[in-house]
Amino acid sequence: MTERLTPDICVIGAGSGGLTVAAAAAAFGVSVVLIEKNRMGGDCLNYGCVPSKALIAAAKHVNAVAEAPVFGVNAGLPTIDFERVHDHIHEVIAAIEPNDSAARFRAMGVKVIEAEGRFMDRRRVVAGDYEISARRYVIAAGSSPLVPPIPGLDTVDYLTNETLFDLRAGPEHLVIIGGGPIGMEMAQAHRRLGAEVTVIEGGRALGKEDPELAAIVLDRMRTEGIAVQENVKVVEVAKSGSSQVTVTCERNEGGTFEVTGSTLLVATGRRPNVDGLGLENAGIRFDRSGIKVGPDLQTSNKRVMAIGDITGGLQFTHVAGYHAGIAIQKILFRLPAREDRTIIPRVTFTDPELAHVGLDEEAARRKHGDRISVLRWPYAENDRAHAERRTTGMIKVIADRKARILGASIVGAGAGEMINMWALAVYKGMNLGEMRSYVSPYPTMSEIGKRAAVAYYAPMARKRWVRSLVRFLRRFG
Ligand SMILES: Cc1cc2nc3c(=O)[nH]c(=O)nc-3n(C[C@H](O)[C@H](O)[C@H](O)COP(=O)(O)OP(=O)(O)OC[C@H]3O[C@@H](n4cnc5c(N)ncnc54)[C@H](O)[C@@H]3O)c2cc1C
Ligand SMILES: NC(=O)c1ccc[n+]([C@@H]2O[C@H](COP(=O)([O-])OP(=O)(O)OC[C@H]3O[C@@H](n4cnc5c(N)ncnc54)[C@H](O)[C@@H]3O)[C@@H](O)[C@H]2O)c1
Repeated sequence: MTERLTPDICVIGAGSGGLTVAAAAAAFGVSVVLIEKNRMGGDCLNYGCVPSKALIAAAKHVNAVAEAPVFGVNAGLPTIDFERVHDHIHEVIAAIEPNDSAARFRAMGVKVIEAEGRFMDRRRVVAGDYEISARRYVIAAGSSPLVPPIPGLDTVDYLTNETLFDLRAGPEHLVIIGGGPIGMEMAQAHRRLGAEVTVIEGGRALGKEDPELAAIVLDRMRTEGIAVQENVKVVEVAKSGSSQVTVTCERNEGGTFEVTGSTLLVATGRRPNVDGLGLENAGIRFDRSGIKVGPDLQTSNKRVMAIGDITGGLQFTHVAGYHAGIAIQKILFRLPAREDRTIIPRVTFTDPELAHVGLDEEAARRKHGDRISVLRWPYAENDRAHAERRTTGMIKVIADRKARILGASIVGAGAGEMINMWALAVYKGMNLGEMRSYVSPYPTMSEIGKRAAVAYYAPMARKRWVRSLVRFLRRFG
């Protein structure tokens, strides 16, 4: 028997975006139906951010032991119990899981349906034994690994982010196709946990990042023994012996080579989950790159908004959360709200970390021509970085001709934490004067940001009129 539900809001997908909409709506006493076909918490909790950062945390400990002798601490050679690493990852997921659980959301008053949701027409969704007619819908159905049509790939066993964290034994030689954030984060973590690692990248590794800063990460990764092959096309993948896989590659400048490994990870981007939602029945425009929305996240069906990865824009958990806020503002409070991508920060959790917000140098030059200032300050000039032996890295700040901060990138220890204040600066339209004037506690690595801002004003001290003014003021005692 089909049960009919008539909530105010129906959310499809209980990942980062959908959960936030459901929790906020329930907090305001609005009736919500939340539909999830797989695991509550979506990609971030189960196959994405959480397990990947837990794995990276394990790998960091290996590195800390390896680097300890320089501090006078001799801990010997670390040995890896990968079964334990696996359990650690799943304990972390289990610790966070209750926050995203169906039980918690039901206790908040959300009607959780654990089934696939599908639009029947412009106003109705069917999910399991339920037919839902909601006043508004929010599609937060996320994305899945995009697996390119590489010849032979279907004849071998390969991993994606959905299966990688199930490994109970460390790979002997991990070959990774794709040098984006997933490929590079996982490459370094596995290398530190004892694997030989080769990354095969069609273009430039960490290609979305400022090349000047990405080079610092790549240099470190190569020093750690990771083979990063860039500008390479994968021609074929084939089984090699009973348990090996051989990847045949062609260099863009000519010549072929082969890499044989024990384990293959495909990390070549994402595919929005547009299939199976019945979008065509609801008059919702979409294509392979996602559901079509404007900055207001409105779809072509006026009752339906789409948020997070499925919109094919910036694919981060904090973006799905930000989108959820826009949906709540529009649906509950009828307030106009628009996405502003210039305020979105991102962090790649390699060591050193690579963090960015706002315009990078190239984008700033495109928009403002030569009327920008580019300021840099190295970690090597920071006392705390010396104490911690973390002197690799730099901050790069871009400002316009009125000293307004357009963007900042940081590569180095703690960059992911440090970018927070720059995200606030970009969001608030702050200028370098404010970054120069606030008091930064000593000794902290965040001081590099203040030093970059101070550097902007350094030429002022050499100006003749400023020097004359100082000389004049000395006369008064
Ligand atoms: C390995 C990896 C590491 C990552 N690391 C980071 C990181 O460090 N920081 C960061 O910000 N981002 C990271 N991301 C990206 C982040 O995970 C995503 O941007 C985020 O999960 C998107 O949230 P979402 O709500 O749009 O989708 P999801 O979290 O994917 O949730 C969508 C949900 O919808 C469900 N669903 C789909 N179709 C239907 C249907 N028809 N009916 C019912 N349910 C449906 C799915 O089962 C899923 O649970 C990482 C991603 C990966 C893969
Ligand atoms: N720290 C973080 O915030 C974090 C970490 C991981 C993932 N993510 C999110 O997940 C998304 C997906 O990550 P991703 O790394 O899979 O995607 P991506 O699109 O960022 O990178 C994929 C890389 O694979 C390369 N590639 C594609 N096809 C190829 C082929 N056939 N052969 C060789 N190389 C090929 C591309 O050139 C690109 O560099 C990211 O865009 C990001 O939004 C975020």
